Amino acid sequence: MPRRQLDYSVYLVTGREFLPAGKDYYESLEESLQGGVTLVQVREKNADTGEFIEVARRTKQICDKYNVPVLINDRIDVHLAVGTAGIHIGQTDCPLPLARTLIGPDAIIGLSVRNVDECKRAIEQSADYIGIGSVWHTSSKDIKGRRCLGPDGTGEILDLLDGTGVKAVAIGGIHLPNLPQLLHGSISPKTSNTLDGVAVISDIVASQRPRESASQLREIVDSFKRARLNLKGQKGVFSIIDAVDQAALDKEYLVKKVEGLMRILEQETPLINQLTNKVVMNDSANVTLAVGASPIMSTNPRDVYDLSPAIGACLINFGTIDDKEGMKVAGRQANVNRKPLIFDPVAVGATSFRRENAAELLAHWQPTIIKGNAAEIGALAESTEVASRGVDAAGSGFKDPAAVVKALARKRAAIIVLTGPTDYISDGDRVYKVSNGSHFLEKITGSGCQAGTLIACFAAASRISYLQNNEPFEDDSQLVQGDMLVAALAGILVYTVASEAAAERSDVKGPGTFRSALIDELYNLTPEVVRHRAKVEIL
Ligand SMILES: Cc1ncc(COP(=O)(O)OP(=O)(O)O)c(N)n1
Ligand SMILES: Cc1ncsc1CCOP(=O)(O)O
Repeated sequence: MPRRQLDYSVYLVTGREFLPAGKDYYESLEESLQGGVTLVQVREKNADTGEFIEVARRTKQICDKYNVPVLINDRIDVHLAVGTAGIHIGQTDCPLPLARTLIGPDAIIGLSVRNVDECKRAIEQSADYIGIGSVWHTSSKDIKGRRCLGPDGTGEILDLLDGTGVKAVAIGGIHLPNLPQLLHGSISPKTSNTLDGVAVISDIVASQRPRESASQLREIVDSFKRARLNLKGQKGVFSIIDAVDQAALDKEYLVKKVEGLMRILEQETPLINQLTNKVVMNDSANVTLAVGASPIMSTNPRDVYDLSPAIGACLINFGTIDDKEGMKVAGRQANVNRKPLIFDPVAVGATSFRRENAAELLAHWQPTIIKGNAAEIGALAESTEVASRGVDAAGSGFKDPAAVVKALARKRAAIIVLTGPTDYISDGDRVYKVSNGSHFLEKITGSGCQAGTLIACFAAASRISYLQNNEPFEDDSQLVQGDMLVAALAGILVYTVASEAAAERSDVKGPGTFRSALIDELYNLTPEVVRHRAKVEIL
């Protein structure tokens, strides 16, 4: 007989030592069950056996009222004494095969997994589920200096589980603000496998209002699962595929969408916060204004936190990496407020300092769109095909750029934009190739940075467009609402088409005059000119 199926959505791991002063454990437990906890693990690190059995017995009594199963942390004897649904064991606890013979075929066994090798062993040993962690730093457990997995490390492990029947929860440092980032950012790169739930201690146990804490977590997990279910059978997962899916494969349709976004920018003037480098700041602000959006260049952590609800999109360009704390807060808040987050990892492959900073930021928040030249995209994709030289890409690019952007989009669960003489944009399913542009773009500083800025402007417009036509978060499949693939295309197309128009002007004599003419052409650009000039191919 197959073992009982559990609902892992919001998995409470108990810890009486984390309760707020004066809060009773059983009262807190009952409130969290009322809030929507779906599974409970009794974890007693300091109790004697008799006390552990008593806590587990009373915990089970309360959970039974809500039809919520109970598992026991580490202790097979306590599980057997109380008759719970099963156990959770760690890598240094009783070996899983022995635990199985001791507790019989019907009980659930969960195993902690910290890396790919441990996951492979868990599958071989037929664990019912694995607890993947620690995702982030936590003060609830000493993780002995081990590297936190982050959402992408979690996703790599999830890839191995596809088709095995082994369920997975993530654990460690999970709280309401980082939950959307975790769920979306851990979608596995190869198989699009997802977490079955999240296990938390402090977010619920240390809360004064565990009912609310549990219900907020549950709401986010449920809506994520609902949306993933709706998406099953559809192809692309990172952009909106609506009734006109086939039309999205048509250049006419795409150009019409871009035109619509241009109008929205003019009408709505979204505020675009740009944490960008000192070299390009002024030009970036000017191109933002030229297309109808409004720039703000705030970097202070407190300021970006307060601004986040009001902005249309956030750009993080780490050309000079001066404001890492601000970048962390701005990106995290963009995720919390579900605003488009555009990441421009300038020269990421050039030094270990940059690689480490990019990894740190990417573990902290989930970008919506990542834009880079061949060297930058190559570094993120861990490809050796294109070398990096300062901020420029050395060499002509990849043999198969479409395959590179597609694979990286899947790995990062983000839209990828590869810039160069020809631009490639992918959501992991479709790839758009844009062949517009001017040789002058290589002769002015920060052209790539300005392209990133315009992508951020159009991402804001795309979100506005979505919200004008839909209920907020009607489709919860994405961290950010709106078609971000089209937004990225719009940013690239508008910038490169304007550059062509600027280069053709008789008053443009070189890079200096081109730079001013480019801003004028962006300002005067009409949807008709974009339509006329657009060289977009759908690969
Ligand atoms: C769901 C879940 N995942 C991981 C753990 C950690 O278990 P372990 O590695 O055995 O560490 P301790 O909890 O015993 O400190 C867990 N408890 N639950
Ligand atoms: C038990 C455990 N195992 C890995 S991290 C962790 C603690 C999780 O606690 P919190 O949810 O408070 O970070």
